[in-house]
Amino acid sequence: MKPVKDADGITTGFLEILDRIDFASADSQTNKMIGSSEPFKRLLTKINRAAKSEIAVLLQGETGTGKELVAKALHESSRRAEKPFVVIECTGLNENLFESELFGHEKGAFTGATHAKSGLIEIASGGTVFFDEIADVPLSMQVKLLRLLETHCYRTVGGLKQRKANFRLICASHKNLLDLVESGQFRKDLYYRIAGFPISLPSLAERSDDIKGLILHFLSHSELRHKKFSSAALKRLSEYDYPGNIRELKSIVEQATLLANEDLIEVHDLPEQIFARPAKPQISDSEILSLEEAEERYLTQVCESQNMSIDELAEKLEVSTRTLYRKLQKFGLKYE
Ligand SMILES: Nc1ncnc2c1ncn2[C@@H]1O[C@H](COP(=O)(O)OP(=O)(O)OP(=O)(O)O)[C@@H](O)[C@H]1O
Repeated sequence: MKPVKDADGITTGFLEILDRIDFASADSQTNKMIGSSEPFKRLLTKINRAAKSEIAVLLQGETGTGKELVAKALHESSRRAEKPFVVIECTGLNENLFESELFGHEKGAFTGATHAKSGLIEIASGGTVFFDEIADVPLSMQVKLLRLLETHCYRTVGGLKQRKANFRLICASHKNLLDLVESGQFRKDLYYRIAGFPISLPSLAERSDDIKGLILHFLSHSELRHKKFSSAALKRLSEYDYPGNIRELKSIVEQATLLANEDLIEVHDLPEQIFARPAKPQISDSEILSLEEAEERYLTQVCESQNMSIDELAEKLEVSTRTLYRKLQKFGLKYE
């Protein structure tokens, strides 16, 4: 909301900026990104803004957070939507393979090149190229990639003619690229080329309000969609921390529907991985304390269990001894 002011600076109204978003939904819909939590909405706004531009987008987030899905959404909401969306999986591509996959090769360029082959850059012409796991591009190849991005020109392997490239660039990595720049494993100049608009994808733990909606979405798209989760099973699923993020959640839902003998999926039908990690305690609405009350409870516990000097305790709590005395007095506590 932006205030609208008149010539005297008096607010006369508010302007609300609404973004129309077609690629996501709060309720289950096929081929849409599902969610309604605040971190997810912030992500959608960024995707929507970036989609309208030609800027190079870098998607960073843990594995399974939806980077490829976001890349597709960016492409489909862009003016290149009618043109190809080409994914280049950078993991496991050695230098030679990377170059011939990307740029294509001429007949006889190397042993086994019995036909000329188009590269992915040519196939993507006019569309979007998505480099998944960009951190895995070997250093020697990073130079060639940089040249392509700077000049928009390339040569096929074994070819002489310069060809023009026309694509929009999206890259993704689950590793922190700036750390790799620091340790010399990723070129700094390439980093700034690809990170025109960096977007961090929240982990599922950061958007736990979306877990239930995602469970219902994956259930309604599974083969056994007539089954239902019991409320205890749903609660247990909400308490799990999903190191594999949305991909793991999807697989857990599919396994649970298969493991359950009955149509109601119970806690004991959930796959074992759920029980291998301690559940994070959930705080229900009725259990939320005021910060002051939380402080009082915490200080009471600390006072009962510590035997360091009051100065040491204040230092640990990162307050002055005076502040600590004041708080103890306020809550009627004694520290002996
Ligand atoms: N918001 C969402 N709503 C529904 N499904 C989602 C959402 N985000 C991700 N998914 C699903 O989760 C799975 C993992 O997503 P995706 O492959 O895009 O993750 P990724 O971050 O690219 O993973 P990786 O780093 O391992 O390549 C896919 O099946 C995808 O369809």
